[in-house]
Amino acid sequence: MKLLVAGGAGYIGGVVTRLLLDAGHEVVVLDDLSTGRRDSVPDGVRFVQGRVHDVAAEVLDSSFDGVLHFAAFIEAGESVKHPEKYWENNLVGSLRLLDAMRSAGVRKIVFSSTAGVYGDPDQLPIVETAAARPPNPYGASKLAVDLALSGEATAYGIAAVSLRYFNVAGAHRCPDGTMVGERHDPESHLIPIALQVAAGKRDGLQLYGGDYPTPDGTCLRDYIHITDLARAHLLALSTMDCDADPATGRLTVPRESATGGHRIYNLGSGTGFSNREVVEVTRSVTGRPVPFEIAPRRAGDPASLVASSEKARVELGWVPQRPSLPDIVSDAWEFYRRELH
Ligand SMILES: NC(=O)c1ccc[n+]([C@@H]2O[C@H](COP(=O)([O-])OP(=O)(O)OC[C@H]3O[C@@H](n4cnc5c(N)ncnc54)[C@H](O)[C@@H]3O)[C@@H](O)[C@H]2O)c1
Ligand SMILES: O=c1ccn([C@@H]2O[C@H](COP(=O)(O)OP(=O)(O)O[C@H]3O[C@H](CO)[C@@H](O)[C@H](O)[C@H]3O)[C@@H](O)[C@H]2O)c(=O)[nH]1
Repeated sequence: MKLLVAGGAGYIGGVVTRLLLDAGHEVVVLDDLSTGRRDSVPDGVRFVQGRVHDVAAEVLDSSFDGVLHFAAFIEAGESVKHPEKYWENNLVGSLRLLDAMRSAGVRKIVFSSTAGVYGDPDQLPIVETAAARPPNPYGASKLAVDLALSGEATAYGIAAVSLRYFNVAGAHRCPDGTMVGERHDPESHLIPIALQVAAGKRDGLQLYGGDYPTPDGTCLRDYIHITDLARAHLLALSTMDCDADPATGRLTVPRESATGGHRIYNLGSGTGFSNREVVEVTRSVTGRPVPFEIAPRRAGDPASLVASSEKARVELGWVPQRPSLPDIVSDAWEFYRRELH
């Protein structure tokens, strides 16, 4: 397939791009480098620097089979302080991307949704039919795109898959032995920050909140290995199909018989780890001290997010190969040490 990867210079988009290339697909990356890096895009891939908002319409044409859409701002905490930034980038950008796809007759999209749409769930693990109560504008902007995709699939018969990632971590090992990992700058995520402390680059870290209704009072999250997460995108693509007007290649009318539709899958390992446990695992994997203190809660953080990925297992055949947190942290640590030298 010929695929546009929007946000392909980022952490997850960069790894998915590599897997797509390994599988023989043709990839064009569109990224404005607002948080991504040019050197995350593998050699030999056409790279277009620009925002999805306007540049997707210039890049897409009917030769494309589909789009993988990673382009977004991703920090829940920041979104509470600057909600407008998240609505404008995440929702408006996605709507413009859908407009561009419609005009070009591109009929498949895999979208990076998030566990952040659920808020505090009524029960764990979280299934896709659980109520969505986003606790921050970031999650709300992603839920709005999920809803827009449902409408687009109903009206125009496109095939859309929303993958709701839980907490993505670790580093991907490429066939040539190189590793691709998380390089957000500034870094806000727990595991890379804990590794920076272990490496002596920070004196310590703060754990936001010690009074959550969890066994040790710190938040519970479900960590999924980047390689497992990336594989799910290829599986999703392989299950997508939709009808098109053979004359124009475009879907411009509602089509009852379309084989597309919008599907949603939770992607996690199915085990919750508290923030304190993440620090303990980091200590044990690195063999270094990781001092921390309990700080006030971060606004917009739900207490516990743990996935049921049963639907992805049954319908996509997706089974995480490296679900253990020590393995995930160990791969992230190996990548981090290589980056340092
Ligand atoms: N990292 C996680 O744990 C996690 C969990 C759930 C969902 N997600 C989602 O996965 C996707 C990728 O996350 P990531 O961790 O790789 O983040 P990232 O910041 O590394 O990647 C996002 C990429 O999108 C680009 N971008 C942002 N806005 C753009 C725009 N308007 N036009 C073009 N490019 C734009 C950035 O430059 C960056 O390269 C995001 O949509 C995020 O919401 C991530
Ligand atoms: O210095 C830090 C950084 C984080 N945390 C806590 O660690 C947990 C995990 O936080 P973080 O690593 O920032 O990830 P999340 O806020 O859970 O969000 C990630 O995971 C979500 C899915 O669950 C995605 O939607 C987001 O894009 C992605 O950033 C939360 O309880 C944070 O409060 C700390 O205590 N101290």
